[in-house]
Amino acid sequence: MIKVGVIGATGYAGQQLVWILNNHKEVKIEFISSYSNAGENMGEVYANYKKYFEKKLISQEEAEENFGKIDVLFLALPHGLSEKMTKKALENNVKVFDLGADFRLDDLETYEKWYDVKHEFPEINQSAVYGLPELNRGRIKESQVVACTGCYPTSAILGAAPLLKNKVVKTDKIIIDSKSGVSGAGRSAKIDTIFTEVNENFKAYGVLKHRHTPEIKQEMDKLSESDMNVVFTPHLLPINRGLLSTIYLEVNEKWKESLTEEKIYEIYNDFYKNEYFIRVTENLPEIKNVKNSNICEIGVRYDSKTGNIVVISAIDNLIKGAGGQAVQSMNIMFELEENMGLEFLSMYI
Ligand SMILES: NC(=O)C1=CN([C@@H]2O[C@H](COP(=O)(O)OP(=O)(O)OC[C@H]3O[C@@H](n4cnc5c(N)ncnc54)[C@H](OP(=O)(O)O)[C@@H]3O)[C@@H](O)[C@H]2O)C=CC1
Ligand SMILES: CC(=O)N[C@@H](CCC(=O)OP(=O)(O)O)C(=O)O
Repeated sequence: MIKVGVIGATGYAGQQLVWILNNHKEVKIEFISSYSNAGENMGEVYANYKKYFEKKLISQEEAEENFGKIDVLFLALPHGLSEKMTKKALENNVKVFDLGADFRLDDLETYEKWYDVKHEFPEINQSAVYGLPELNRGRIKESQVVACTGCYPTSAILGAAPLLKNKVVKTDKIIIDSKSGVSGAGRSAKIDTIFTEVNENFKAYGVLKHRHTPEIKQEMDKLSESDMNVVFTPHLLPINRGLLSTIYLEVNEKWKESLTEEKIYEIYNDFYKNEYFIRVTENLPEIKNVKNSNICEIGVRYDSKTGNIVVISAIDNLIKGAGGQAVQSMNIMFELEENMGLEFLSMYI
């Protein structure tokens, strides 16, 4: 059994992760930890856990005392708070899966600029592996620290990867227009996410300055082997969970003569042919098709007259965008079936 601890278990991402881990047949949860609810049972914080998982939440200090008992530590904390915990975990020979952004950016100057936090452990950052299983499986297997991909970047990068890797599109501008359910903003109270602000509303936010822009660019640059110009605009949807990205690209001169929509589908189907969690679909992806699952659904349309390609990519932000993807990476690292513990029902409505 893999012995795990979860810090930040009471956040939206953390509680989803704990549910998945508790149903994983090769995992034993040694401890769960909370900042403001230490001493309470998980079922007291989230009533859906009552009867099924009544473990007591411990403080971060107690959690640290228990690092010797675990093989794996999951961190689901606000950004900037995972660095020190990761350092301590590594000193105890514990593998770390960070759901936050502390180790996602290769370049620390970029990280410090976009997150306004000084990185204290550059050497850990250097050794951390970007946790997008479909693109980085080999490195995840060998790593000590997995920097799990952010929710918006998961949908954007998976959506565009086949076209970028095969150098089918121009890279001077890619537009990613994404919409997320409100759970993406976490559980802590903020005016922007109260019912009356979100209900019957739809708005863009973080325009041209959202912190996921450099993360998306970093991985797209690697795929396309170029210096990409990424325009990323997130929007807040009046739903609890789910995230859909619409990605606008343009075919390049080399491919313009020969490209058809059928060919694009051939490229996608080939690129993702061995991927359990990617569903390339002729229908346009919808959030209801992926909600409560670890699936990323991708559909494409192409207009040969203008050369415009539109890719739609949908995920559940709390599962493929957070807890599910982290467990997928853990399964890879421990050489388990990649879908172990992740074969949930997808509830269409
Ligand atoms: N929500 C999502 O869709 C996704 C989230 N993530 C990432 O996961 C991480 C957690 O996000 P999310 O669950 O949404 O956020 P929440 O605000 O819902 O949860 C934050 C968690 O961190 C704990 N916490 C808050 N402040 C502190 C502190 N000062 N010291 C220690 N612990 C603290 C909270 O504890 P307590 O509840 O006890 O106060 C809670 O467990 C973030 O890095 C986020 O970017 C990644 C992908 C998707
Ligand atoms: C709707 C909403 O507010 N979403 C969050 C991003 C979700 C998230 O948790 O960020 P990571 O994927 O980097 O961990 C935001 O825009 O900041």
